[in-house]
Amino acid sequence: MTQHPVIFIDGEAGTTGLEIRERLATLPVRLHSIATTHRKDPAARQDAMAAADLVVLCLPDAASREAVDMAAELGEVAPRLLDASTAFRTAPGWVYGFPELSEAQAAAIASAPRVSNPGCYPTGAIALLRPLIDAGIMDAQYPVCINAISGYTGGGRSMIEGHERDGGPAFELYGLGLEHKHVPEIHLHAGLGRRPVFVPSVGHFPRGMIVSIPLHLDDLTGGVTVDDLNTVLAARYAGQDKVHVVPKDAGLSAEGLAKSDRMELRVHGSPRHRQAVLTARLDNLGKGASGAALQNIALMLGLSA
Ligand SMILES: NC(=O)C1=CN([C@@H]2O[C@H](COP(=O)(O)OP(=O)(O)OC[C@H]3O[C@@H](n4cnc5c(N)ncnc54)[C@H](OP(=O)(O)O)[C@@H]3O)[C@@H](O)[C@H]2O)C=CC1
Ligand SMILES: CC(=O)N[C@@H](CCC(=O)OP(=O)(O)O)C(=O)O
Repeated sequence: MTQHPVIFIDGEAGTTGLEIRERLATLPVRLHSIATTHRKDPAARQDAMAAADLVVLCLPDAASREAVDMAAELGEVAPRLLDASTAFRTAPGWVYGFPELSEAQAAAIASAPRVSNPGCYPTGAIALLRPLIDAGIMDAQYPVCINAISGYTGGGRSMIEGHERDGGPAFELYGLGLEHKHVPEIHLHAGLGRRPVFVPSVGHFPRGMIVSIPLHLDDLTGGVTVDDLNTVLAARYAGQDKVHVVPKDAGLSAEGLAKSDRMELRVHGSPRHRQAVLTARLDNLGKGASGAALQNIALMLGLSA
């Protein structure tokens, strides 16, 4: 009989953990769970880690760091790790779990002992920026500004309860101190030489996200046009299953890909004014979190998602 690989989700009862568990039903794997009453018991968690081929960490950053230490204590029987938190996304020794990042990335994820799952906003921002930097169209010193809106499920249990129990603001800017935890990850993996300005916002809808990046074409290299931007992105993601470059729309609803694990990229703009806006639309819980985790799990275990 075929032995299916064993997965333990540390933090299985949280928002991200539950979404990953649901998606695992589509893969030939065996889920190893611990009783809810023991879910924070270090000994029970370490035993579960020892029994697993792959541990998916769906914990707050501090708990994730502790879990990584606990796994390392297991020495030769230490499992491979996929971490959903922000803790290791720019850390040495970890492979960034965005398979579409470059031609080599999916193979790097497939063989890595430790993979960090990308943040929701960076997924959109990096997908739009990295191909332009790689193609030499955008200088690494370009002063990038990124706007984004997320559904309230991006804020985890406390924000979800706030919006669903008390009703939340229809639209709220936050992170205005410009220290959002996703900036280092975007800065590094997009290949930017200069720290981007990032202005996130949250709306009173559960899931969905748009990341948008306005550009002055005259500040890019080589007289680039709106159509050139589209050509570069379309070539970069041709044949990808989860990331698609699609025609521009007159408007764009953030909820258009709710409950999907795909991401849509668009190039909007005015050739006359030499200005463009790049957009990425995704579900913050889909390609922005658990959908990406499922892609990474499948790659790490040599399965097709
Ligand atoms: N793109 C991505 O990959 C995304 C990643 N995340 C990240 O995933 C992680 C979890 O976020 P989210 O699911 O939204 O958060 P939740 O608060 O919904 O879930 C976290 C879970 O971890 C449990 N937990 C907390 N501390 C411990 C501990 N020491 N040992 C065991 N379990 C513990 C919590 O239990 P209890 O509720 O009882 O405290 C809860 O069940 C965060 O790091 C977040 O940044 C989030 C969204 C997207
Ligand atoms: C609306 C909202 O609060 N969003 C979260 C990001 C959610 C996310 O996906 O980020 P991680 O994967 O890094 O947890 C925030 O801005 O902190």
